[in-house]
Amino acid sequence: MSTHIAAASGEIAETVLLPGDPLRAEWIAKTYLDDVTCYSQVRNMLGFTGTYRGERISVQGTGMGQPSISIYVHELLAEYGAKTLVRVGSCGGLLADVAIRDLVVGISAATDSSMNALRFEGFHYAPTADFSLVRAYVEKAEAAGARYHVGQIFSTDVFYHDRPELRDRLTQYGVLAVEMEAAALYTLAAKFDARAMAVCTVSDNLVTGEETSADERERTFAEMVELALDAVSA
Ligand SMILES: Nc1nc(Cl)c2ncn([C@@H]3O[C@H](CO)[C@@H](O)[C@H]3O)c2n1
Repeated sequence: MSTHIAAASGEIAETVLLPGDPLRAEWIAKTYLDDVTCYSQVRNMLGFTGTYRGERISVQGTGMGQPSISIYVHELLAEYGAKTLVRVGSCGGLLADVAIRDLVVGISAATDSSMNALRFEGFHYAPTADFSLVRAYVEKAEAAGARYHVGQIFSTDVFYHDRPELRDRLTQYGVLAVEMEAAALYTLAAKFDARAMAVCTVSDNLVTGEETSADERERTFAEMVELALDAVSA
């Protein structure tokens, strides 16, 4: 058992999907996995292990923001031997053609968080996804005819920004979308020599003002998760 995850050694698979919402972790586990067990309910940040097409997969809620996901990812990597981590989340589109319901694969993740500024004091580290995971996901998305984008995303610490000009600058430099976790995930995966990727469904577009309805979010979330499961078990 680690400080925030009540799993015994061996209860967590080497491959872990990481939704922010623990109830989505439960939904993923119960919808797609067989022989599901719940290995942790600490702080209601639920974690499950099951099998997908015979392969062990775990699903762990991470909460919102880089400090929260960092706690779970650090413990999964340092104490449970996780090797492949895929964040499945939502994001806000920053370019007009990153439309609601599209999928965004973050090759890299810029950030306004002080976490990496302190960690890499003096230079700007570039948190980067694992290419083999990106390639596998894109192959599945292509085969499924899904609308997807691959590029840089932005992991902010501030959901309610009071600096709209920052968003405009990100758009000006081609950043696809904003979310709140990927930069920390990529940095920790690199630290522990693991593979990581973040894929998000576009829940709203900050340029056009379009927003998805609740059931649209559920549908595109399901498509994103199915492609992620196929990509990691390919
Ligand atoms: N800053 C921010 N902005 C927009 Cl437009 C978002 N759309 C989805 N998220 C994700 O959803 C949660 C915030 O609602 C966070 O976990 C974040 O990763 C967003 N986070």
